[in-house]
Amino acid sequence: MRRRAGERHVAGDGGDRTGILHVEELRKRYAPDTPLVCDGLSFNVNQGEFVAIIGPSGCGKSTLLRMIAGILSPTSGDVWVGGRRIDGPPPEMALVFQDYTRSLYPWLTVERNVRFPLAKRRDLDKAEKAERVAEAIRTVGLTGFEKYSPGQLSGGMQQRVAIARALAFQPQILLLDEPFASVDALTKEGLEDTLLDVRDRLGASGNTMLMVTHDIDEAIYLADRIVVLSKPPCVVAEELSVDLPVPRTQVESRSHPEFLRIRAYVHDVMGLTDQRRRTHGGPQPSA
Ligand SMILES: Nc1ncnc2c1ncn2[C@@H]1O[C@H](COP(=O)(O)OP(=O)(O)OP(=O)(O)O)[C@@H](O)[C@H]1O
Repeated sequence: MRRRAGERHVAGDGGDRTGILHVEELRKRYAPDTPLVCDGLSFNVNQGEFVAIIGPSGCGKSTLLRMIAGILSPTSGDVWVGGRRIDGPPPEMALVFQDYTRSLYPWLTVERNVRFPLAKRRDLDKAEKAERVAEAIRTVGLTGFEKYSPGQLSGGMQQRVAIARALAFQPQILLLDEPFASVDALTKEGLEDTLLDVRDRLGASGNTMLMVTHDIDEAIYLADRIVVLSKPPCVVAEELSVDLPVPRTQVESRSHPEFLRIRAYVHDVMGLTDQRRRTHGGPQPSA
């Protein structure tokens, strides 16, 4: 469902389990004597959509993404991928972490790092794997650096390698956990545009992308839709569609009236989430 900024979301309003990704009433408590982190998160992601998840620091964004990736079990609730309920990491997904230094193998070249997840793919022959690796490296603009090791690259280039590795796998769903939080502002803009280029190149039939970020402007610039989480224990406070003209560019898009309107609205939502819960009688945190 697409909403314009200003239309209120009713958390847990059902959804289509047969879509590419459906998150259903996810709750998470890390240990019995600790507070709830997520308190009944529900939303859908459509094929080919770019959805950004934002929310206050510590509200549970990474926890949510790890449950969706199947590497963390929810306390209750389900994640459905392509109509199947998952109980572990689904083969359709790849995950890019914030910390590229821990996600790359420092002793492998760029090429070998990108090829690594394809090693066990028996459905691809050697030439197909080589083509995928070359294409992914080309997509992130690292052609010519194939034989470099990660330590010989800048931080932004290393994160490009991590993205290329995920792309070479050709996941139906690409999960990104604050992927640009560890790089400088200019590098970050370049990496954001790399993601938009990937989307432009692959079109609507390409990857579905779900990205956690704490950067509201980045979410608006990149996403088709934004899911705003509340303070912990988090619920879906709002879902907003982002109808910015395409192609999006750093200067024009960020000064577009629609960008500024959504930006002001999201700031408002994030500051007033708890008051909204009380005022509108929305979902209350469970004990
Ligand atoms: N492995 C864990 N064991 C226990 N508690 C955890 C664990 N991981 C996260 N938490 C707790 O869950 C809550 C949400 O953490 P999470 O990292 O999901 O939030 P976040 O929104 O991604 O944070 P940030 O915006 O600061 O990156 C925090 O209170 C955190 O302490």
